[in-house]
Amino acid sequence: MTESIKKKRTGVLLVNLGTPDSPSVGDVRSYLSQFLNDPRVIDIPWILRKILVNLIIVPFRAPKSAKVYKELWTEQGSPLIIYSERAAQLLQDELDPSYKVHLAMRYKNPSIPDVLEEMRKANYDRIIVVPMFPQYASASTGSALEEVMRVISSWWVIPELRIVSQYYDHPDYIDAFVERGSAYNHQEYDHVLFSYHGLPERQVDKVYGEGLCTDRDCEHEITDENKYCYKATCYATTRLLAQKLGIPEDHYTVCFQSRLDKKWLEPFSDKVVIDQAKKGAKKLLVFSPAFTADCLETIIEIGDEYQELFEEHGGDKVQLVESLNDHPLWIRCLKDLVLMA
Ligand SMILES: C=CC1=C(C)c2cc3[nH]c(cc4nc(cc5[nH]c(cc1n2)c(C)c5CCC(=O)O)C(CCC(=O)O)=C4C)c(C)c3C=C
Ligand SMILES: [Fe+2]
Ligand SMILES: [Fe+2]
Repeated sequence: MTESIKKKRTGVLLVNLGTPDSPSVGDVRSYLSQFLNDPRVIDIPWILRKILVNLIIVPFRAPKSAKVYKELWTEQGSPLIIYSERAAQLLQDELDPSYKVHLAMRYKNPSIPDVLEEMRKANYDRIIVVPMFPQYASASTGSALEEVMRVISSWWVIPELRIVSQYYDHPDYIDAFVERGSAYNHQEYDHVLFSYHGLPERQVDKVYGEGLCTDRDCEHEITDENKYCYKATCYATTRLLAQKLGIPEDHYTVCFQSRLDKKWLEPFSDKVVIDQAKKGAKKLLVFSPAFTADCLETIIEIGDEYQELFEEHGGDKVQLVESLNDHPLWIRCLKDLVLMA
């Protein structure tokens, strides 16, 4: 092979959010502390963040979250890691040997600095970074990419670098969730929820130079102005899914879960679950398209907590649609993102 047609050796870095090292209170405390001290996650002045996170949220939340993580934990570990590792391995199997797939977590392990150090030593011609978050949010994608760039910017040799920042409308991502959803007949459910991870409204507004998200029509259209607005991309993903699944507009609701305080994106998923039960709904089908791997937010929050809430208010069944995990179309989506980067 001549030098000119030699394939570029490419390191692919998949990044997911991360999970505690174990469900012990100490490890959950350490995870929450790293996560919530991130200025892209709790975006308030440094001193207020230190007081709020280290003296209030983490001490109170860690023991409660640890209990929940104990319920979630399997013999192999946390589902988020297990599914992300599986996806990374399947992607590796799909790519030719000039590509090497690595997996890192934004918080805890395997950490971005440790994995990037392995990648630095491998001396790749180029590195492609693919966050496992289809919709851009500064608290997820932005934070992962900032950390990657922080580490790489200190290297003496900086290889060719490609970054994927979002893919909320990628046809394979959409079709993967459509296939997951097709395992259930939505007509047998009283209502369908598309429940996305929540965000403070303030963080959503920050993607705009001027004005607020509520000044725009983010629930109905994507434009050059709002294409990085998390709310706009969540609604865009939903429109594509609902259209392909044939779910009429009056049969579904877009909602946002896991809020830390009141000024987060609305409607809140738990309130929608209660309202549906009060209206007499007995069966709900819930998609959670912001998560590409099942995790605490899907398995416990939707699968267990919303189930309990729904029953308490007269409903019967909250059916969670499994996340993408190791779905072949999800792997095809990742492959396409890598090849097109
Ligand atoms: C879509 C991706 C995510 C965004 C955006 C996001 C923003 C965000 N999250 C918190 C607070 C918490 N999130 C927690 C868990 C969690 N969050 C995501 C993804 C996004 N978060 C995932 C995949 C998970 C599950 C991790 C797992 O181990 O399974 C938690 C920890 C759990 C708990 O104690 O309840 C917190 C806390 C904020 C504040 C935020 C944006 C401002
Ligand atoms: Fe979160
Ligand atoms: Fe918006």
